[in-house]
Amino acid sequence: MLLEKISLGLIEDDPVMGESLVQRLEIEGATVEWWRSVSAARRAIEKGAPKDVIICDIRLPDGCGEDVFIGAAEATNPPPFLFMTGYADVDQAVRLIRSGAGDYLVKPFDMADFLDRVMRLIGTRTGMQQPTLGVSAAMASLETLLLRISRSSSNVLITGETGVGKEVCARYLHRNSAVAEGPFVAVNCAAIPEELLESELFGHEKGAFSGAVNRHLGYAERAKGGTLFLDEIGELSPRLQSKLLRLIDSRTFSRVGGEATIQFEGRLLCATNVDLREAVRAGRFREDLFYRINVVAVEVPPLRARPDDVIWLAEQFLSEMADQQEQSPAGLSELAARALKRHTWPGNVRELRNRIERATLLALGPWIMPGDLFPELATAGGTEWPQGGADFEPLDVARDEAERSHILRALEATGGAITPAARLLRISRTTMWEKMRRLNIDAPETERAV
Ligand SMILES: Nc1ncnc2c1ncn2[C@@H]1O[C@H](COP(=O)(O)OP(=O)(O)OP(=O)(O)O)[C@@H](O)[C@H]1O
Repeated sequence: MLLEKISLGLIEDDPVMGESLVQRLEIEGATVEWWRSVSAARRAIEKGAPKDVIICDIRLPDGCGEDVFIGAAEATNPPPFLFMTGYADVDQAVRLIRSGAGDYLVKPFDMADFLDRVMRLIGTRTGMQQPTLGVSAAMASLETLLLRISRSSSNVLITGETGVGKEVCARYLHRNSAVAEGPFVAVNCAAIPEELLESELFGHEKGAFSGAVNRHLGYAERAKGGTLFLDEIGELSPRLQSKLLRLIDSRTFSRVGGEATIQFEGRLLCATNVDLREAVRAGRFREDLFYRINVVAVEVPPLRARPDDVIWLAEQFLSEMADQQEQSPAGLSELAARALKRHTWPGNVRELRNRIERATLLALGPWIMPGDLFPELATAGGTEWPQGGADFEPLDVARDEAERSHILRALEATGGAITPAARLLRISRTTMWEKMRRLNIDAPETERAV
């Protein structure tokens, strides 16, 4: 349960709304005290046991939720408030946040969003839910989703570009699941040659093939009581796809060269960075297997889609590397942080980690500088570009192009007459001529004669 051992206060006068929130929060394991007015809430907060979060309506029959917040804020270590507001009161809610309230939601809201925000506020108060995967809104809700599905035993398919952190998410799910004490067995299906993969996955009996001198337990067997994580699942051959289908359907498998039926006693998580639906359409991946592994779908967004995570992740990697090295830079310079934010991260988090690792080893000064992170940009003459860099125009070329087309537009608007066009552009006629010469814009015949 997401909110086990959490104590919440709810201030809400609407009986239907109040009832449904209390019910939902209690399903998640929270203890909820519900007050229907400002005065009831004030009395209870003054006397009662401290709450982890107070969820508060703004308009109440005997006053305003703000009054409860102001009263509570005078106590030491006040709880964060999550205000629920209608559109008309958004300004007030924003003002309350600025004065330290916590968060607000606009009604009507989605229950998942509501729970997400409650969890985040609990995290800030108790330190229990420190972000693990990232600080962006996208990763915060991914964390909540993973926590929720970690309680079930459904098969999960994690998708996302290479290096986004699919395995990190799978480990997070495992750590929070009922089988957390068991092993986490990760298999990269693309890294093992096809002829070996079957016996690596399912094991083999002694004498199953030449070289099989002993019985060998495969990953499926070693994942007993834990999680079997199959990465790059799209790479499985048709033969292994059908063996995996059997493992899922009957929860059994056999070792290569063996007759015995062995129970699969783990949880299955799969990941892919290719479009499996497309692979199904192209006949490369079994449709029935796709639906079996994809009971719950989790998509990890690319790093460029969650820029808020970049500096947070960089700081994590820096402190991890500082722990491993005797001497390491003091941190990221402001310029380096800016360069990190500008980069588009085609290699996602893996690329970020590699760049930070290299920079901590190679930085000569006390602070990491942009050139330590992107040495390819610092090479003489700038002949080496980051990936995709060759398609980028230098700024001065882009600026000239923009200027040229804007001048042409002005000339078109004035039927080619230069003086009125210069006036439209708020520049002198001389500057206009200079620019036209530099930007290779032909003057209309009539104007040339002038
Ligand atoms: N949220 C995160 N926090 C810390 N490290 C991360 C995070 N996401 C990814 N990483 C790091 O980035 C690297 C790549 O992560 P991971 O192997 O999980 O990616 P992946 O999506 O499974 O990659 P692939 O598609 O190549 O299998 C690893 O070094 C991992 O530790």
